[in-house]
Amino acid sequence: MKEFIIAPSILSANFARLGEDTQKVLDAGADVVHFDVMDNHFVPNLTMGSMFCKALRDYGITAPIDVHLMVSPVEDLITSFAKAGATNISIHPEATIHLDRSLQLIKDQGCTAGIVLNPATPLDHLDYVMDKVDIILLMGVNPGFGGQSFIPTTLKKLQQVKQRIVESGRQIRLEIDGGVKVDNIAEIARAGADMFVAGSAIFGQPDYKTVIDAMRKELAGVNHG
Ligand SMILES: O=C(CO)[C@H](O)[C@H](O)COP(=O)(O)O
Repeated sequence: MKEFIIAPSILSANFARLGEDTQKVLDAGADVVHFDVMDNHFVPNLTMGSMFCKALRDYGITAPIDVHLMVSPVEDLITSFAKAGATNISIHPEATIHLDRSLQLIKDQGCTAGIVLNPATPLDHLDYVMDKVDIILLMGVNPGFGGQSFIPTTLKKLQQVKQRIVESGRQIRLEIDGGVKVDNIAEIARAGADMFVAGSAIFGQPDYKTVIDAMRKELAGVNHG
């Protein structure tokens, strides 16, 4: 398992040139494409459906696509995103009545499965699904928009989830999404995160490689336990 993964959120990419901009950020050194799906119901914003994911695959994007479903209900979209070329699909426990079944559906569709916890969502949701998840994604902001500030209490939550992952004995990625920047990525990594979603910090700069290199430089000083 690669030590640290950088996953730019294409929520902040140039939507008019999505294929080109996605390839550009991968060429700049990103590992994974983070793909935010919002329905203006579960969260107050509206973004991309599965046809955008398929369009990226058709364009020639071969990197893993990490789909974050901020939608309710989730099950129909799990199936359509799996068919459209998603690698991982992550869902919020509040968005499904049957969390275990929805996670199993993701696996049955041939994808890895993630659970996403909002800043105020308790860790109890992890209790009976640790054996079904490949990724635990903690939101560092309230979902819906890029460009928000990282909520500091997320650091303690990361430490608590990291402890649970260690105790589970499973290889589960601890992903963080929201407010990740060059100047806080090391602190977030020290709290336990090993997969970093960053939207505005990367796409807001003209040279993506400079930002990604700076993030990797910060991470190089962190001992990933
Ligand atoms: O899921 C998201 C918002 O719901 C975005 O991925 C997240 O906010 C990343 O954007 P930024 O790095 O600009 O904070």
